[in-house]
Amino acid sequence: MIIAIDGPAASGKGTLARRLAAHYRLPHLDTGLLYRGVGRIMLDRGFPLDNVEIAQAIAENLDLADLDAEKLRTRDTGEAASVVAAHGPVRQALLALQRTFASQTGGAVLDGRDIATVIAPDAEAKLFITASPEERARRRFRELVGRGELADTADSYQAVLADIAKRDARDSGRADAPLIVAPGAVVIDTTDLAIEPAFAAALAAVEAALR
Ligand SMILES: Nc1ncnc2c1ncn2[C@@H]1O[C@H](COP(=O)(O)OP(=O)(O)O)[C@@H](O)[C@H]1O
Ligand SMILES: Nc1ccn([C@@H]2O[C@H](COP(=O)(O)OP(=O)(O)O)[C@@H](O)[C@H]2O)c(=O)n1
Repeated sequence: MIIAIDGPAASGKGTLARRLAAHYRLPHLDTGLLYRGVGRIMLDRGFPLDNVEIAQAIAENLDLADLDAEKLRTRDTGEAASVVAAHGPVRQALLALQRTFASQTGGAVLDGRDIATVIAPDAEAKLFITASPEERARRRFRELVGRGELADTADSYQAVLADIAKRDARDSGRADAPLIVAPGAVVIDTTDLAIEPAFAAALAAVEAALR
């Protein structure tokens, strides 16, 4: 069984993907890490993010085993990821790896922006996880403050809210694999749902898709 989970930044899709993977004992791939990995290398080496050829070459040589999720969760990496993710050749370079992961025997859970539309359109279960921009910014803000990356001030919350709005616009507005609700996907709005009830809703949607 393939479970495809898409949604905007900080909607809780990764949390639900990990919980569903544990529940069904399936391997999980956070596909955002791939784009974050490319973005991080571009930043570390001082390459302009709009250099498509370099970003493509980095994507072609990306090794899943080298991706350090903790290091890739920073604010600037998320922003860089969304810039390089808009380059078609970068997406193309990361396609085979994701399709191979999705098609492994026994199934898999993948989360990202284009899982149900491009990577695994035949997935048995498709979820689109969302929440209001303000709630998503609150979640991301708490995460960044908790890690000591941001000061706990109203100004830094506003900066995170602006980041979220910019990333939503870029991810939804790009020509190649924009973030959309795939046909047949179940939309779960977690604005007013804590993690447990959100997981219960996600599990119910997967069970319904399997019937
Ligand atoms: N339903 C929820 N209610 C409150 N906080 C949540 C909820 N789902 C996730 N979170 C928290 O919000 C942050 C972002 O969640 P995450 O799953 O990483 O989102 P995404 O993968 O969509 O970026 C994390 O700190 C997570 O613990
Ligand atoms: N399948 C995917 C996953 C991520 N991405 C891009 O990578 C960026 C970072 O993704 P992420 O899932 O790690 O970001 P968060 O939702 O955790 O903030 C997104 O803003 C997208 O631009 C994508 O284009 N396609």
